[in-house]
Amino acid sequence: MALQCGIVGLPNVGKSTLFNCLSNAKAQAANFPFCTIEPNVGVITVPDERLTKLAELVLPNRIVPNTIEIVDIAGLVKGASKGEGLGNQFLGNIRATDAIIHVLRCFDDGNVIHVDGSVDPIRDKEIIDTELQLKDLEAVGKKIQKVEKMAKTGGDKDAKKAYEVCNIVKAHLESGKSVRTALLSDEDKEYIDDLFLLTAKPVVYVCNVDENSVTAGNHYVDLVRASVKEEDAEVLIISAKIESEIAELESYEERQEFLNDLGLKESGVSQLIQAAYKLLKLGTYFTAGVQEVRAWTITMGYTAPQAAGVIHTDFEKGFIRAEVIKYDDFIKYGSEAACKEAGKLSVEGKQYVVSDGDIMHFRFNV
Ligand SMILES: Nc1ncnc2c1ncn2[C@@H]1O[C@H](COP(=O)(O)OP(=O)(O)OP(=O)(O)O)[C@@H](O)[C@H]1O
Ligand SMILES: [Mg+2]
Repeated sequence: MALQCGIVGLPNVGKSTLFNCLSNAKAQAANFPFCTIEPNVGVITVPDERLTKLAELVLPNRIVPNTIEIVDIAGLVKGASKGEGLGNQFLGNIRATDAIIHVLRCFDDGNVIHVDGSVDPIRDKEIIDTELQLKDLEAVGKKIQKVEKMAKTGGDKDAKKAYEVCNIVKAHLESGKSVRTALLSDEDKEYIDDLFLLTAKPVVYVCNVDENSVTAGNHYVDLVRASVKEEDAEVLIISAKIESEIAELESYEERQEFLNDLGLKESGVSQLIQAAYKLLKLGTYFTAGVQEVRAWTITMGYTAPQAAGVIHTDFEKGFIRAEVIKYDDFIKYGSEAACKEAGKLSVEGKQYVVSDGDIMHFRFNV
């Protein structure tokens, strides 16, 4: 269950530069449009200080953090939905992701080419949104065609409902809006889940700014903020250029000092990873043994057997019960044994819904 975030935007806005800082991989970043063609995939660890604190108490042989996959997708251009600039291939790369990191150029630099000749993040965002919306319209249109006859003639309730939802979505897209802002119930959404619509994916906007704007932002950032108000989406201010300088620094202390000098508490990269995690409605539970202290990714709302299934499907199938310690209790009492003695270890059954931060131990038979 490797969750994937795709980095999306116009050509030459700083996607690969950001990707490199995120993944420490060295994707080719250069000052010319369409530098990236094949998507670069990087596995990145999710920073979580709880894991560090648990490990300090347990002193395990290994510490294994959560990971997510980041994909650096090629720049999209006007007409991508019609196949322009390898558009179909790039849009296909986006379809495979679970969430979108939309990079907007918010820095002035006469030396960095802009494909449309000027810096204008709102126009840029609209170009990308429009292409994604057109592609979604195509998919929704196809589904409408498929279910129309059944919806209108037969008594097929599912077809009727699918037809209805698709038409709501179609009208919404036609008014120039992304599916994620449509008012749909969870039940409605099930009728379009199979389409993996691009504009239904959760999104975080990254304003890629110059080095002087990392703390306060700039007028481009203000414009972006105003334009996404309706979407209730997170807007992060990051300078890909500064991030790449941070990534060059060897030690933790050096990086911290660099951040302090800039007036930042945390690197943009680490903010972005955490934002992506929240965006995907993900949570973490831990297993803590002497062999290994490890973070596991769950979707919020998972029951104990589902959470066990993240480790191994056999754990889910043969689930008997789970022993649960709350994170704060573990830190307070210092060990599993001490928690048990203090009555802070609870035994939970199949219905238990896992909370973020739970320390779990599963009992199962296979
Ligand atoms: N915040 C910034 N300030 C100044 N220059 C930047 C900033 N971010 C990126 N750049 C520069 O912009 C250029 C393009 O960056 P990059 O290759 O990452 O773009 P891209 O979006 O991946 O492009 P493509 O779609 O063509 O693959 C590079 O020269 C990079 O150094
Ligand atoms: Mg690139």
